[in-house]
Amino acid sequence: MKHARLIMNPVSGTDEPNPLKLPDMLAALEAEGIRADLAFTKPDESPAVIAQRVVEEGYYDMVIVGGGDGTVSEVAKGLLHAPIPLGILPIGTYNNIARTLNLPMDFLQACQVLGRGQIKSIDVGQANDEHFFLEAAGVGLDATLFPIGEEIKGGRWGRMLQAFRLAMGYQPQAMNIELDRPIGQARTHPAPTPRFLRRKIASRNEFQIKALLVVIANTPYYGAAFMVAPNAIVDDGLLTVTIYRQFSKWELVRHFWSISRGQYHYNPKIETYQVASVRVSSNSKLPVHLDGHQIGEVPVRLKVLKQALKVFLPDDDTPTYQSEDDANPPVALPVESQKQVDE
Ligand SMILES: Nc1ncnc2c1ncn2[C@@H]1O[C@H](COP(=O)(O)OP(=O)(O)OP(=O)(O)O)[C@@H](O)[C@H]1O
Repeated sequence: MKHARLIMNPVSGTDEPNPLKLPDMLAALEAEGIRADLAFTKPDESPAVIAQRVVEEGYYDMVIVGGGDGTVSEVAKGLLHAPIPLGILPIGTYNNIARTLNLPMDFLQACQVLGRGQIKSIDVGQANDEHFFLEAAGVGLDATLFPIGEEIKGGRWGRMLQAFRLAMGYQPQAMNIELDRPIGQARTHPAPTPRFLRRKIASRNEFQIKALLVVIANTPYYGAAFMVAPNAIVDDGLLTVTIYRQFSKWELVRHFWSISRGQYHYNPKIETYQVASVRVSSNSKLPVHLDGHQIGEVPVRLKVLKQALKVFLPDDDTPTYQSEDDANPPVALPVESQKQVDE
């Protein structure tokens, strides 16, 4: 029998209250040979603390998190470079991380992955050598909108008008992007930048552009299941920098609408680079978010911690994500053919 600390968010997701799922969940884990001790998250305390305590005690074989992306990333922070793996039971709203890892969305099937799946290490992002992110960081319009988006998700629908106004009034901002390698090597599209998207080259690694937003992704998805970086592979030691330039607002809305439905159309106004670290700065006070939480303003240095987190993943004998009924099925990890997606 294996022992697990199960950290559950009682309020994540939109269906029945999560505590009602517990009897079935514990029985399904038991059937996989896992005995789980439960701890509920609290609204005002990061569950990273619980995960850290588990690592220090050295008693449990794994940590299992039942929740959405917010809870998963907090718990993950307590397990970085730890010897024990993280199992994910996706009972949140969007479950981007579970989607990235190809996990079944049915939490009972996800229990089977914890009993019989494989353990692999995935990358984690870090900002300013301090804060961590699993999905993506962003500078510009998305960082401006995320806090309001969270309020809307929490039921404050009246905020939609404010979000709309903010988005429509937002202007492209001048930013300085410094990559950890020459621009030509980092660029993922070999085609030269169209002339209308001229950028000012400061050095072989550094350039200045005006953009509505820059997303630095560790995984393909962020936010409301936006497939923002279909090429992002979660264990390759690289972040995908996506720069949205000279988009009209409506173009951007259209683009985000289609990537929320898994349809990624290549657009020459999107530039992508793959790097292990990048620094974004600006003369303006542009906000920065990590996984949807604002952490301050630029300048920010973002880097990848290669394979810093052990996680359970499906293998050939366990259920995986079922793509029926979903217009936005996951792009699996780590599949080399993925590299073709937006080229
Ligand atoms: N016991 C609790 N009571 C109320 N709120 C809680 C409690 N524990 C955690 N929270 C809040 O839950 C939020 C995180 O929810 P989480 O991200 O897991 O679910 P979600 O938003 O439904 O899913 P997703 O992020 O996948 O869309 C945090 O804002 C956190 O403060």
